[in-house]
Amino acid sequence: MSIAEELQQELMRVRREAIELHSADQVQEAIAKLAFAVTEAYSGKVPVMLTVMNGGMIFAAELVKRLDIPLEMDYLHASRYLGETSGGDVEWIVTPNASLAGRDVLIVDDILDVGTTLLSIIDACKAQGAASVKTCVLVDKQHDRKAKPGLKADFTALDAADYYLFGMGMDYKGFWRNAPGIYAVKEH
Ligand SMILES: O=P(O)(O)OC[C@H]1O[C@H](OP(=O)(O)OP(=O)(O)O)[C@H](O)[C@@H]1O
Ligand code: HPA
Repeated sequence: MSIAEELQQELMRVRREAIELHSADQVQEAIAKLAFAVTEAYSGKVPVMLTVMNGGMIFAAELVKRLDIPLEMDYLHASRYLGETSGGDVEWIVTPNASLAGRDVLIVDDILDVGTTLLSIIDACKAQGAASVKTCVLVDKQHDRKAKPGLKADFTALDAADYYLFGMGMDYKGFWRNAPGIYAVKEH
């Protein structure tokens, strides 16, 4: 069997055996609820929303169309998993284009796991002179390995148990970001 075929079979098995933690409908409902809170928090402001690529893109797209405020969209690409299921140092692949000095910055990402990625991005935004920096994630993974004890995002749509997750932007080995709910990889 060629490597590509083996990988394809693994990807199909992972999807088939996955445990659904939040259905596609539950995810959409949670995002809609979160959007009210974000809209309220930024009422009267003109924030810049920074999507963390690649994982944040699907959540950001779902969230932004429900935010009833004038906002600017930009993105950055920081990665520390690089297609693996355990993380290393944060690598900056693309920095934001917008000038963040004096701006209210909302960082949007798919998952707060250990939190190393978000902390590094917060530091970079503050170093650029952002007026305020808030974080917004689709999922907060529940465990006691956070980079700082009690670390939380300012806005969180859903919690998830301590599994390796995929779907709604989160990848398994670079694949299945397109799955519409939130799924846990079943371990063997
Ligand atoms: O809280 P942490 O433990 O730091 O992990 C969270 C980060 O890990 C994932 O990114 P990844 O490095 O996989 O890059 P990707 O978005 O391109 O998949 C995810 O999208 C978050 O940005
Ligand atoms: O559980 C996860 N799934 C996908 N990407 C991730 N990045 C950090 N944790 C995860």
